[in-house]
Amino acid sequence: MSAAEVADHYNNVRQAGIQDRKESRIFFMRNMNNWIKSQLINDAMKLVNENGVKSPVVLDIACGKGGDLRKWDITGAKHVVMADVADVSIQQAEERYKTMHKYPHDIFGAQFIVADCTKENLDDKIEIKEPFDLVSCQFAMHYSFVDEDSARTFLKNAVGKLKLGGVFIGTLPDADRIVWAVRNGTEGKFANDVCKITYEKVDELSEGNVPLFGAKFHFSLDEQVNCPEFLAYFSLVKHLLEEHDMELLFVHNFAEAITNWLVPGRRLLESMKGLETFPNRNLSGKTDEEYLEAKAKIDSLGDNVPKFVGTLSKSEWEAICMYLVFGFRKKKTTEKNLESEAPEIKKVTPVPLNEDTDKTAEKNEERIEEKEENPSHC
Ligand SMILES: C[S@@+](CC[C@H](N)C(=O)[O-])C[C@H]1O[C@@H](n2cnc3c(N)ncnc32)[C@H](O)[C@@H]1O
Repeated sequence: MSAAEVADHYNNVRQAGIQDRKESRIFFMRNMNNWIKSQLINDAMKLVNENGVKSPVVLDIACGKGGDLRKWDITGAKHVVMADVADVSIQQAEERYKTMHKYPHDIFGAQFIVADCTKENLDDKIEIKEPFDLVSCQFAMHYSFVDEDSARTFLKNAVGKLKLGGVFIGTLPDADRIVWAVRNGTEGKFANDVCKITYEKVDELSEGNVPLFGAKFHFSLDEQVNCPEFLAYFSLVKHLLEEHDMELLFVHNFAEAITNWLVPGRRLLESMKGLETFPNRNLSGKTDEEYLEAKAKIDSLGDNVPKFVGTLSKSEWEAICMYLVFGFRKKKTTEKNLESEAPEIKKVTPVPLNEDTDKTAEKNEERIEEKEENPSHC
């Protein structure tokens, strides 16, 4: 699978209309993914602010159609470089940027670059001379793990121009979790109502045989045609990034990240419609098994409490648990690295609805208009 084929795939992904997205079986999961990115960027900005930077220079590497442009606006970015191998996606990102309400006044500067970040030197194309304060790579880095050279080039492009103390954040499939799922499935396949994961070479799945690079799998969500992806073991990602003086700040499976962000990010999660109300007459999952946790939560609620919870169907939750979030920082000194802990998969936590709004919600969250036209996972 060459980067050109990846580009071809993403260039041809149809832009779903608002109505299509609302009717999608994974409507809430997509919104949840989008909320996770918002929370991650929010946390990264706190670290960037600690460096004394209020208006960061940002690189959004493998930015797709620019689904995070609004988030960059909210961070108060000074300049954002958006790079992707898919030219049509970059064109759409640039068009979106131009329709943003403040354009061309009072909005961050931006550069849109078409580049295969596994082969080309991005630095040759970047116009701004300042180093980056923040780099974001959402749902994309693993494509570069097709082979070692590609992964190394991609990571160099990602963090090579990051300033000392600068932050690198991202999301990617959790290789351990995926291998676990396909090993426990049938003939290298894991499937539920919303996602299907197939590991291509089943004989590689025996203990110790999954290669570090080129471990190809197919991940299809909501029956969308997918393009092949590659496992990126987090310990390997960490190792490769350490060669660029990057130190690990955190890594969490999505389940763990959601639990951590539920209190500070609850208001935003509700406004972004990241949870489905249970019970309701038009649930996206069609069997009782999809909502056993939510049902148990409802049954445990005392009297005089509204009998509604916010939840995700079991299948969406299983799919979301296939991903992790991470944050690294370029070392300022020779501080000792923080060690990553093995991510533990928690159960879906249904959230009682109609309670007082969380007071600690970030003021930025109120400003997000949830009209995102391209929520991830794309
Ligand atoms: C799942 S999409 C994520 C898009 C965006 N980051 C988001 O969160 O919505 C993966 C993106 O990675 C891009 N990509 C894959 N391989 C790439 C490469 N070699 N160089 C640059 N971009 C690449 C694809 O074109 C696609 O836009």
